[in-house]
Amino acid sequence: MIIVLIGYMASGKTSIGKKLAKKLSYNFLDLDDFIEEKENMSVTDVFKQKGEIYFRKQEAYHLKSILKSENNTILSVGGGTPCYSGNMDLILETEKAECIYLKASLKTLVNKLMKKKATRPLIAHVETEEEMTEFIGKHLFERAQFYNQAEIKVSIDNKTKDEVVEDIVLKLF
Ligand SMILES: Nc1ncnc2c1ncn2[C@@H]1O[C@H](COP(=O)(O)OP(=O)(O)OP(=O)(O)O)[C@@H](O)[C@H]1O
Ligand SMILES: O=C(O)C1=C[C@@H](O)[C@@H](O)[C@H](O)C1
Ligand SMILES: [Mg+2]
Repeated sequence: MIIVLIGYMASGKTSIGKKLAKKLSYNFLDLDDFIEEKENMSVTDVFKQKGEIYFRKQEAYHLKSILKSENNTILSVGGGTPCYSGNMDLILETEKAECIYLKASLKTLVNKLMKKKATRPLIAHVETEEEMTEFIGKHLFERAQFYNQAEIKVSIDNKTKDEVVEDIVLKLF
């Protein structure tokens, strides 16, 4: 099985994915990290130097190959992965893959992203909390149609990472 974690930026895909992999003794892969290794530069630099369209092409290419070749793996994808290139359809069509949406409220996301926006190229330019709320609100509205197709949804609001992992395990098995 491949467990695919999806969700907005800062919803915890990477950190919860690592914990879940440890708990289930699965391998762990993070699609952003994978692309950074292949490109030998940060996601921010890929966006800056090669552009978002190049990034989206690489993202779709590596997602496809990982879904084909891996097993017993937790795969944390990028925040935008399900929303481009037919990626969500591919994840849902892949029989060995189970997709989990780490769902966060707008308030939770704004709080988290105001603290850590520098490394996230799509929101690095947003300055005030009000602007961040407006930006993420619109963005989530567009993306929710993809995220909500996940087979399993887990709320992360007001939960520790370990509690989120527990919830995922309960819903999976
Ligand atoms: N349930 C939680 N409680 C407290 N902090 C959390 C929780 N989940 C994640 N975090 C923290 O929030 C930050 C964002 O988490 P993480 O990097 O795992 O998100 P992500 O979904 O992978 O983001 P991106 O899409 O930008 O890669 C990290 O600093 C992480 O430690
Ligand atoms: O939400 C997005 O579109 C993104 C999220 C990050 O995980 C990275 O994949 C990149 O910064 C784009
Ligand atoms: Mg991540």
